Amino acid sequence: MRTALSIAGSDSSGGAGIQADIKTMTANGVFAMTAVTALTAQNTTGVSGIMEVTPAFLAEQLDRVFEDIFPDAVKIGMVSSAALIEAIADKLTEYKAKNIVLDPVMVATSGARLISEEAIDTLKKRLIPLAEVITPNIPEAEVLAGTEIRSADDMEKAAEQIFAEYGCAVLLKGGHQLNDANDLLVGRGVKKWFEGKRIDNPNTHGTGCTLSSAIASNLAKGYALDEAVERAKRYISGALAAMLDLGHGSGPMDHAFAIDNEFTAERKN
Ligand SMILES: Nc1ncnc2c1ncn2[C@@H]1O[C@H](COP(=O)(O)OP(=O)(O)O)[C@@H](O)[C@H]1O
Ligand SMILES: Cc1ncc(COP(=O)(O)OP(=O)(O)O)c(N)n1
Repeated sequence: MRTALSIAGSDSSGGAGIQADIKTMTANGVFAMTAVTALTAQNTTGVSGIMEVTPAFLAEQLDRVFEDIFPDAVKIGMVSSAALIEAIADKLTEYKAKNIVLDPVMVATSGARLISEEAIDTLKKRLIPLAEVITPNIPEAEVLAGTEIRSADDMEKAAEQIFAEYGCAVLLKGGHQLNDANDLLVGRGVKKWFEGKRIDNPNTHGTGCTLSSAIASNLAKGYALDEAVERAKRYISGALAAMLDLGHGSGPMDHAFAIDNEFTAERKN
């Protein structure tokens, strides 16, 4: 069975973070492992508290995973401090981790800041260059490219600039901000739009986590990057279209829709 590792924060409400990653990887027929960066106390209406693990304990979790079951892909989500980012970069380099998908999580849709200002610099210098692909939304891409994004044209310029500067492929997500759900992939020899029909569902908690862990699952299964993204887009569209409605705010998606369908069917031994 193919395996994937999620390095991310825990979301007590189960819609985003580590919990979304485990659900997504499992529904995609991949064995999920985790290294927790922080506990968050949150629900569908917001984040009330964050408790980070120590960098040494994060490194210890990574050691135990890599020395035993080497992951076929790694997804990185919420990492709130520079010291934690350093610990991850050191370990991923030491173990020569492959198929790294980095979601540069900065601010939750509910408005909570999930990374410190100073850590963004370390993310740029240490972690982004290790990634096969990064998956910023528009505000995150604006921070990475240092430009405003107001149109599809702006998305193309920003994605090309990020690819040129950091050397990793970029999937720039149009999702929350522009009217359609079209995402743009720019990488070595590839520039491709992935068109998504906007689904009229206010419950989008964890969409970024789900998309990035679906991409990591597909890379773990051996798909090329553009096919991995195509399949991940289909997965998230299905999870949104299932129209789960839980909680008092922006609720989570339904991963059960994928059980016994094309995503799990391809489990490889
Ligand atoms: N209402 C929606 N309908 C269809 N796809 C969506 C919708 N909202 C987000 N997406 C898709 O979900 C994925 C995650 O994007 P986004 O929600 O922008 O991430 P983030 O949670 O990081 O802000 C992208 O592929 C985006 O196009
Ligand atoms: C623990 C944790 N990690 C990440 C997020 C943000 O999730 P994401 O899917 O990027 O976006 P929204 O859920 O905010 O749409 C989180 N909330 N918690």
